[in-house]
Amino acid sequence: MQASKLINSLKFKKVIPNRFEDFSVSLLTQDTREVVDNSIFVAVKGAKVDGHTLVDTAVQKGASMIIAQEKLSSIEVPVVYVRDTKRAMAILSSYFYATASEALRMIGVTGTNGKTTVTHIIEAIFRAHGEKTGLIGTMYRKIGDEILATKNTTPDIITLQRTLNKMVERGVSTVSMEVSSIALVQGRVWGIDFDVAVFTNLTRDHLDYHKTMANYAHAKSLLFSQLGNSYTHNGDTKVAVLNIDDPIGRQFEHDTAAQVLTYGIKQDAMVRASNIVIHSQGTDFDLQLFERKWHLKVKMVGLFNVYNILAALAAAYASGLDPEEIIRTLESFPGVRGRLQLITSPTRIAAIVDYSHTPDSLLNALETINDFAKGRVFCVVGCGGDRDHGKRPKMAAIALAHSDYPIFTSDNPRSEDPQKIIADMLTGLPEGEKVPTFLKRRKAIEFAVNHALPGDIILIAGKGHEDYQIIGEHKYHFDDVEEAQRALKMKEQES
Ligand SMILES: CC(=O)N[C@H]1[C@@H](OP(=O)(O)OP(=O)(O)OC[C@H]2O[C@@H](n3ccc(=O)[nH]c3=O)[C@H](O)[C@@H]2O)O[C@H](CO)[C@@H](O)[C@@H]1O[C@H](C)C(=O)N[C@@H](C)C(=O)N[C@H](CCC(=O)O)C(=O)O
Ligand SMILES: Nc1ncnc2c1ncn2[C@@H]1O[C@H](COP(=O)(O)OP(=O)(O)OP(=O)(O)O)[C@@H](O)[C@H]1O
Ligand SMILES: N[C@H](CCC[C@H](N)C(=O)O)C(=O)O
Ligand SMILES: [Mg+2]
Repeated sequence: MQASKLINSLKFKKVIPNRFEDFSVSLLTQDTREVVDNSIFVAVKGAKVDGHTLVDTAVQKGASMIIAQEKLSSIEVPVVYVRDTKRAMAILSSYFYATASEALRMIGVTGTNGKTTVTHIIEAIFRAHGEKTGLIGTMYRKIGDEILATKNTTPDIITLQRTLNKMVERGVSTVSMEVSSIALVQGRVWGIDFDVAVFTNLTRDHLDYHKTMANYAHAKSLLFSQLGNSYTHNGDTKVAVLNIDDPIGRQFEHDTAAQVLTYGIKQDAMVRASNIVIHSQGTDFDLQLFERKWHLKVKMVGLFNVYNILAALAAAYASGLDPEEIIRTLESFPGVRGRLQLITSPTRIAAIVDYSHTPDSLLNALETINDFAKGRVFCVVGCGGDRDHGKRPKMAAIALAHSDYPIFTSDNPRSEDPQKIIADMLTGLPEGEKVPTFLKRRKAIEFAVNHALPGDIILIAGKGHEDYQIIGEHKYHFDDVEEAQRALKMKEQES
């Protein structure tokens, strides 16, 4: 696409110089590290860096045009001045990448917990239906079977539009994607044409960023208020899928113009589960979808996974799939890596690796394990650095109250002092209460395994699928599953 044509999509702008030599745009980017010849670089004022200070680097690397919101001095390439580069970036990328989301069935999932799980179940349902699928979320971006790395759960809008464009080119028809609250506030999904928007739940997280639960809820509501109610590309109507057991889900019904499909367990929802029986190998329940009923035996464990299953089923049903076909996939779905992932051993000590890094998810994971544990429950847990400090004492108190043997350690300390993070956690315990603490996560896992007896279960919480640990600026290889297997193997050899 020619630069002049692309920037025409911005109605209000000042181009300096007014006349410039047109060129074919090779890449649109907001990141100097991506710039190649004939790129357009959008200068964004971020929390850490101001992109306007990097325009010279962008030009040196080959940028042929800059989009800016602040006056730049002595720059060799044309500059397009706009009021807000973040908004311009959303508009330009939608146009440059051929409004890809309009050609796709887009299912967006938001909520504090369950996004990764629900998006994976949705992916499995549509794959079984014979479609090529796309997935965007915490673990990766996926185009069919091809896996692309990702920095954020919800990428920046340019990366997102570029990815969707590639998905269209490769024949994807349905995309399930996680939409984080932070992305919603930062406009990372501005202009994305969602067909179905799903809400899982809202509990405490990210208050370092949102400050109050009201702001956090408002951030999540944007997915529903921005959904609209127009017809989708294939003649479907837009649907908001809401968990009405959560009061915020009921509130979102007032925020959306789309048709609403409710799900839940406690409330009188359109998609509802009852008679739930949780065991160590799976969960059984009755499903009611309007007037129709089924009995399901799924492999995923836990009450919260029943919610995830209902959410995914509702999203697929809202997209017109046959319930019987959806149910077949639900019953065979094995679960997601790092979410209540069971590691067994001849020692008869089991480890469970789970991505519970919020108070609510830790409570859910422990309650689920307590439901079927025959022996004691150990809980190895830490809290991430540069993230909500307020959740630390809460997670510590939950680990103490709901496990027999809590052990505190490091998660991803990032730029913070790991000792200080553990000290923050300890403030959540009653006075005089002592818990073993280990700065090194490996030591904490080994300690748990060494003290466990046959029949005991060790929950290793907070890092799930992550195969790294971020300490300071460094990212080291670290994988809870590998660590648990290693420690269990050592124990097996000793006995
Ligand atoms: C605090 C926060 O949300 N930051 C996000 C935000 O960064 P920012 O706008 O502040 O960017 P910045 O680092 O100051 O840089 C400003 C500009 O300079 C550019 N730059 C920067 C350095 C350079 O060498 N060259 C360059 O061009 C950057 O590309 C950017 O355009 O926008 C970036 C692009 O979208 C994000 O990658 C970045 O996520 C950081 C890495 C992050 O840790 N975010 C977390 C808090 C987050 O967003 N998490 C949610 C998940 C939460 C959940 O699970 O609910 C997520 O969606 O990932
Ligand atoms: N519906 C749910 N309700 C409460 N807790 C859940 C739910 N689903 C999963 N969890 C818990 O939350 C953890 C994270 O699950 P998942 O990765 O699916 O959530 P997420 O919303 O994608 O998280 P993130 O914000 O980190 O991307 C799981 O390991 C489990 O302990
Ligand atoms: N999406 C979450 C993931 C947290 C995972 C946990 N292991 C941590 O590093 O805090 C976040 O970015 O806050
Ligand atoms: Mg996720």
